[in-house]
Amino acid sequence: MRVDLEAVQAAVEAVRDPEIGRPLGELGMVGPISMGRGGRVRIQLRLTTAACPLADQLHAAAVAAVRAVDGVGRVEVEMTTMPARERAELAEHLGRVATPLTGGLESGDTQIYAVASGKGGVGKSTVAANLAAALAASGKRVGLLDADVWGYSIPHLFGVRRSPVVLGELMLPVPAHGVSLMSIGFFVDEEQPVVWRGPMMHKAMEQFITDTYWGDLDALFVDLPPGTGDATLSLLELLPTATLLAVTTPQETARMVATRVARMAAEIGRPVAGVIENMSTAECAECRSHTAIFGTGGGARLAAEADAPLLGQVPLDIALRDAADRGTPVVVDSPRAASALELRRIAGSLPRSRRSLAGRSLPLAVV
Ligand SMILES: Nc1ncnc2c1ncn2[C@@H]1O[C@H](COP(=O)(O)OP(=O)(O)OP(=O)(O)O)[C@@H](O)[C@H]1O
Repeated sequence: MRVDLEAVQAAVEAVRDPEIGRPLGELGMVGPISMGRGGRVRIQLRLTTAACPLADQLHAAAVAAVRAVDGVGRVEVEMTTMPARERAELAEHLGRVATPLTGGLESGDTQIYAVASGKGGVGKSTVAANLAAALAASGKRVGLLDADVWGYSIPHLFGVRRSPVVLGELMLPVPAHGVSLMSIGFFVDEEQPVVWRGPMMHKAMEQFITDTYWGDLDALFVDLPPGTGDATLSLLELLPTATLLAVTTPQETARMVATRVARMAAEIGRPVAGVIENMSTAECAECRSHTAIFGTGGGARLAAEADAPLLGQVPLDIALRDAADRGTPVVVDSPRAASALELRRIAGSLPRSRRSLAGRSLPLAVV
């Protein structure tokens, strides 16, 4: 049986680059294809960089796509690297097809969720990471920007230990557990503190938003720094259509500082759209009991003060902490764990901001 060369070409060109999320054909990543006897096919893939971290994944996806064509037997893949000129052209093309603030995120249908907390340690990053992973697991295209510059933890929570690929002026987010990630943590030594002052951090965040190829996302989560400082304010300025989610524990002291976030948000005209209470009760699977280690009611009180819905109460759960320490969000690692069930439920009922024809945010609607 003769193999249809055009069908092979179409199959390999339709494979999506796992990092960029667009078809290889559009990205100019498919080289010459040749046929041999007995259905043998040889394809060439042109990687953006010789050290492409996802080369194996790409190889496997291309082989599977070509094998699915009628009559194809053995598939050989030659991996080469694009010359500098083609890389520059590709970067230019990507810059044109989706630049976050000017094209993709801001005017498109991307929901941007800025996750805030009054103080550190209440589980803001954990909640942001798990909501992102839960939405991605439900088939959505999701990004997560770690804007907690001085206390970044997203690379650790997703078990990522590599830098993003840089293409011309664009950085490609690092994919992990279905989520496209960007974090200052990808660029610095994990144990070194980031000693930046406000203007530097503002510049870095601007770059992470505009010089990152986020692609066409359904949702972007932004893990804000804790508190109501300059960093939080300037990030909210950079993301005028972001929907604010506030995380607190049930404890009165945590609720009190979280109230400051709600007040700040109201003052700048960006009210909190939803409250998530974390570490609500401690789950003991063996003894089948719940203990309110941090008390009760903080989430509900904050929601009432902020005039926002209480979106959920995530229990204090060893499964969550254990999965986080191993670099996997609990919604992926143990989706039936009590914390994962609640986080998945919250992810499915996040408020969506509606846009007017002028691109402005309209009042929120829970869908
Ligand atoms: N529901 C939970 N059950 C068990 N452990 C949790 C839970 N939520 C968070 N943790 C643990 O609490 C610690 C703090 O969480 P996390 O880093 O997400 O807080 P944060 O509010 O983002 O802090 P910071 O802003 O200071 O970075 C982590 O060790 C995390 O694994």
